[in-house]
Amino acid sequence: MSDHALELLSISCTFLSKDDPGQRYTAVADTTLRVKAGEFVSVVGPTGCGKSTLLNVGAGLLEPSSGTVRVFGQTLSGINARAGYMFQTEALMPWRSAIDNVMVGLQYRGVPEAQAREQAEAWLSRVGLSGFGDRYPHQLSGGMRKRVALAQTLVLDPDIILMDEPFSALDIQTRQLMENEVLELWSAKKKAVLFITHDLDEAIAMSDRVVVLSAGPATHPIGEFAIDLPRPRDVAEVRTQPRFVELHTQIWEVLRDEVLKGYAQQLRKAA
Ligand SMILES: Nc1ncnc2c1ncn2[C@@H]1O[C@H](COP(=O)(O)OP(=O)(O)OP(=O)(O)O)[C@@H](O)[C@H]1O
Repeated sequence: MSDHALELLSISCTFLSKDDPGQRYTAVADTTLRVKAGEFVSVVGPTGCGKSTLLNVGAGLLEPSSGTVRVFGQTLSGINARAGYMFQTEALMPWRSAIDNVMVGLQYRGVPEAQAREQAEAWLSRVGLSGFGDRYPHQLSGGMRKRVALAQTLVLDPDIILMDEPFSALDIQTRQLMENEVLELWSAKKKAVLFITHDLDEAIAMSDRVVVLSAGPATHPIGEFAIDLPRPRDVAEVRTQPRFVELHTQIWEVLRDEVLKGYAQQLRKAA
């Protein structure tokens, strides 16, 4: 069996251009990205470069124009059933209580009601929300809703966890709490994680490896860095370590020009 949980091999994605429907826009070009079982990999890159596109390909939600996705050595076709996905935007169903939101995936899988409720309650408690199960999303804070979403993803016990800037909407303190909680949960279960962020500090603090993408069009990896900081880590404390600062300097050296290019593109699009 492959020791890689997820392999994106020579992936390219082209879309009909939003600006000129007669043209095709190459978002991602010839990108290879591998995540080992138990590895935490972050992908950083400028806004709009193609990070979500790559994650959608890994989730099986988007078929690449060319290239192959392998999941534990098997070629993926259709939805990646071994993966759980946590989105940047709120994905909770507003008409369902917190516990019902956590249970929904288990119910789709045909887990009996009582068992699904028990597992959902255990996960709500693991993310610090026992006693909040009957609250509806609008009755919870942004951080609490993220915790529910995390429980909703993890209750299904996926072997691969795909996270698309899951904490970008949170204030910095709540965000750091959540990041530490994710690291704690991850270290207990050691699933493969592919984590998308545009925050380099977050990427370094959380990961075993950071992959840097170029600005679009035709985004592709331009750097890869092993993060050799000791674990367990506290995401706030680790930032003060000299090695963190060193890694940040090295990676920023590669990322900076791409961020500037990405920013210039955003300005052109907006003009
Ligand atoms: N379905 C689509 N049709 C046309 N263009 C698309 C489609 N999906 C993505 N794109 C384009 O592909 C590029 C990459 O988009 P993507 O959302 O993957 O970037 P991103 O790096 O995740 O962005 P952000 O950092 O803002 O979340 C963008 O230019 C986007 O406009």
